[in-house]
Amino acid sequence: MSATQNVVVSETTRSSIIPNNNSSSQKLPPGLISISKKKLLKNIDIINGGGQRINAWVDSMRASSPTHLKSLPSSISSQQQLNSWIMQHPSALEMFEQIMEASRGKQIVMFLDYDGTLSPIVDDPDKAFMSSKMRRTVKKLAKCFPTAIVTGRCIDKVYNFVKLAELYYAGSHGMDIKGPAKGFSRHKRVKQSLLYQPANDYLPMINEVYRQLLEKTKSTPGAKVENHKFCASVHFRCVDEKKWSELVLQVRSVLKEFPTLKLTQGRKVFEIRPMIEWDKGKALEFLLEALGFGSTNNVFPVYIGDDRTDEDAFKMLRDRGEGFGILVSKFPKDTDASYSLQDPSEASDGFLAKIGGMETNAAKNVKG
Ligand SMILES: O=P(O)(O)OC[C@H]1O[C@H](O[C@H]2O[C@H](CO)[C@@H](O)[C@H](O)[C@H]2O)[C@H](O)[C@@H](O)[C@@H]1O
Repeated sequence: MSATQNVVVSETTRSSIIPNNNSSSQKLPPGLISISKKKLLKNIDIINGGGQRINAWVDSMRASSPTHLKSLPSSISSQQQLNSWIMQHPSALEMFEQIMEASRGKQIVMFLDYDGTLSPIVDDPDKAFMSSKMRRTVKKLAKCFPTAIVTGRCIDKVYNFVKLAELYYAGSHGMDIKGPAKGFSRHKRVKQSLLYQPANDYLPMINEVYRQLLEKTKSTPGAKVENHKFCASVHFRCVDEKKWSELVLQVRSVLKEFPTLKLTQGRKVFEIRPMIEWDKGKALEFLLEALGFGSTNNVFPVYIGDDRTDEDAFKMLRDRGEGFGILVSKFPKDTDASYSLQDPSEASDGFLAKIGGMETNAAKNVKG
């Protein structure tokens, strides 16, 4: 089998990887996921460290909460960088009227990331509380528009923070999608609750990798491992930088036994996820379809997020040519988002409060 052929991974028997000579665009039977063999081999190579030096990993860990734009020359001052970036990604607050004008006659659907968007980034992930004010704002918003939380956390954990039953939740980076008991549908007849878990068969594997990561990293002070049901996280925010290479070795030594899991990075965190073609962008697309907006141009999705994993959703919106993404960041970053907001409080007190206060025709359509 050549390196460019595809393999098909059965969702029901993770151990069986079946070669497939056809193109990945081919429709697969339910339960089968196509992964290019090249990708699988690359993943094994990355995890084993082939060709990748530890230093490169540590550099990438440093850049996982970037404060500057890579693509601009370092001779340009930070203020100039910021000004030029703001020109390209204007404040969603300042552009509010224009944004509303663009959404006129369309159904707004709101997608909100959790950490760094609805709650400020804190050292302890278990204490990333959302303010009561933010909760009230999101509650009001959900009365006007279908509203979804899209997060790397598992649904149970994020629900404990958000505590709003009327929302859609896409946990585990979109691999666990649940709708409220009384969901919205453009087709009023099909109001039914929603559940979609494309990585269901990875559950035992994630439990096992979580157990091994916990064991392996316990000698590294500050490392924190989380089980998010269909994915896991290893935090290094509280790990001394001198220990980062040690942590990389530990994580890699566990992951080399799990070639169908991939390693990505968020803000000072490693994310360990099933190697399936699914991400926050796919979850957004799935939810739009489930709400009845699969093949209509009457929808205006707005996605607000702050980290690399949200880029898949920003890109999805760009590719669809519908709605737009808003990046929450004080610093210039490479992004597919169209607009920016400085921090969660600007999102809450400003943009979300304003949009939730709108009495648009689209809002009226949602009720009933
Ligand atoms: O998709 P998100 O809702 O943004 O979740 C991504 C990760 O968020 C959490 O980690 C981040 O926030 C923590 C609390 O502020 C912070 O300590 C950490 O450094 C950030 O990476 C969560 O704990 C992770 O598991 C999520 O994957």
